[in-house]
Parts: sequence; C-alpha cells; structure tokens
Amino acid sequence: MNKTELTQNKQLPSKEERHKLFGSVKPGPRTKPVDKADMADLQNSKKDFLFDIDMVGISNVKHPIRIPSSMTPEIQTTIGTFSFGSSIAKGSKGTNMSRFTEQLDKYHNEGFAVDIETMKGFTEELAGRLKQKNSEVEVSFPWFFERKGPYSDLAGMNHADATIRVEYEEETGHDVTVTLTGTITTLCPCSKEISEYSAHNQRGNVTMEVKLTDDFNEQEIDWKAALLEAAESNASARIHPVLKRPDEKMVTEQAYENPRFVEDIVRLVAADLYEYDFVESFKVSCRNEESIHLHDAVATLSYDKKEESN
Ligand SMILES: Nc1nc2c(ncn2[C@@H]2O[C@H](COP(=O)(O)OP(=O)(O)OP(=O)(O)O)[C@@H](O)[C@H]2O)c(=O)[nH]1
Repeated sequence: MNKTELTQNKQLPSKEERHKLFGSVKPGPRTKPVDKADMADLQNSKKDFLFDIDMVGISNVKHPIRIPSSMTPEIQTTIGTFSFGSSIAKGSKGTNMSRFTEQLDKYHNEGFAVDIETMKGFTEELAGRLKQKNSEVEVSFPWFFERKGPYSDLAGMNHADATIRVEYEEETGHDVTVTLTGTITTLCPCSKEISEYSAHNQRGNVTMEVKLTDDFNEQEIDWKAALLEAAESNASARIHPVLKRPDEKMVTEQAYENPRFVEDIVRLVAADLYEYDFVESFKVSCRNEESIHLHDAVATLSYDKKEESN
C-alpha cells in the first residue's frame, strides 16, 4: 500500500474545524485604536525614570550584506548579524526600536555595502533618527577567501569570522574596532623537542581585536586580509581546503620546521599588529584545540600604542 492510498482513506475535518479542534477561538471585540495617531506612545513618555541607560537597542538581527574584499572573491554577499543601540537619558521611557530596522532596510534598498565609511555614516544617521547624541552598530559576518594548495595550486574556499563595530558620539566622532578570527595549524615545540619521532599539532583559532586609527583608509588597506596575514604568516602552517599529497607533504614539513606554543602565536601576531600603521591598539588571543587533550590551550595579549609603558 502506498502513501497516497493511505491519505485518501482518512476523512479529515476542514482546516477551520481543525484549528478550532486545536484551540483557536473567534476574535473578541476590538476597543483600542488602530490608527497610529490615536495610539498610546509609551516609549515617548517624559518623566523622571530614575536612571540614564548606557545602551538600549536590538541585537541578533540577521541580514544579507555585501562586503568588499581585496582577496578572491572580490565581490561577495554574505549574512551579517547586527546589533544596534544608543543611550537614553532618564527623562525618556524608551527608544524607538522600529527605527533601527527601518534604517537597515533603507540602506539595503540603496545597495548596502558594509565598509568602514558606510558604517560610520550609518551610525551618524542612526543617532539623528533616534534623536540621540550617540549610537553604536556592530556587524559580524563570515568573510570568504580563496586559498590554493602550495604545490598543486588547486583552489578552494576558506573563511574567517569578521566583526566591525562603530561607536559614534556627536562631540568626539567615530571609534572603529574590527575583529577577525582566523584558523591556523600549530605544531607543539615541546612535543617536537622531547619525542623520538613526530610532534602533535592542533587547530588554532587566532582572534585579533583592533582599534583602527582615525585616518584609516579602507581604499588603501583591506583590514581583513591584513589581520588574516598576521595570523597565518606566524603560524606553523596555514589551513587549506584542498590538499593533494605533494601539498600535504609541504604543509606537514612546514609545520615541523615552524613549531609554535600558544604563547609564541600571540607574541608573534602582536609584533605584526604593532608594525601595522593603521592599528592604534589591539588584543590578540589564541585558542588551540589540543589534539592530545580534551581541553584547549589559550593565551591573550593586549597592547595600546598610545601607552608606551607596556
Ligand atoms: N522601547 C522598547 N520597544 C520595544 C521593546 N520591545 C519591543 N519593542 C518595539 O516597539 C516597536 C514599536 O515602537 P516604535 O519604534 O517606537 O514605533 P513608533 O512609535 O510607531 O515609531 P516612530 O513613528 O518611529 O516613533 C516595535 O518595533 C517593537 O519591536 C522594548 O523592550 N522597549
């Protein structure tokens, strides 16, 4: 007996009856206004509400975005996860939350490309729309880049997790912080040193959170590619989507020739970030998913170039 025959044998109640069966009831009398002008506007109540609020807004907003990239693919559409907010003073009850997504849709209709300049403009416009003196916007997205096998030159797609955070204050302007988490191979120096053969290795996640200088120009520098290079060029080896045997041999040998502790990674990456002119301050951390333990090895390092005391 097939599925069609089975379904035909059963007499179901109508859809309306089914909904009633499962608890749906008829609408009750409507007494409250339906026109916006006649509705209560609680958010805009003005009273002493006791405390100023540092930040109120919305988070976990998923939206398609376009991002620029200096690496292939140069034009890519990805999914951004946004949060938006601003402060409010104790004299106001609430913010107008519909205005965040209203502005997002406006930018989307204008072909929203998520770059630093556009994000700066976005925060300024948002503050105006909310009638506040400040606003903040953060967007996180997977950034894709082509990676070729070192010998075969066969290409595949890797990705790193990127975040742009822009804070706007009417009096002081914009603060921009970018974050990139890239994945690397690390081979344990201790294991290499003490063992007759081999050395254990692991997948390392390097997170670089960087405050950009005020004069940063994204037309000249792709910050994503620069941060990725800081992580990968200091690793035991890079991560590849496609490796034939000659590639695998090269990557394995390169890792053995460049052993790294988690401490080595954060210090070496810090040195590269220190040398990048567009970096004002940074925090770098590495988390190695250990292959000989269930736990991870972690290290973190912060540095502010404006504080020469470090
Ligand atoms: N302030 C505030 N709003 C909320 C909260 N929870 C939900 N809302 C939102 O309230 C929104 C509607 O409020 P507003 O954005 O002020 O709508 P409005 O007053 O018609 O919009 P404007 O004409 O722009 O002032 C909806 O988007 C809801 O998502 C909350 O905890 N606080």
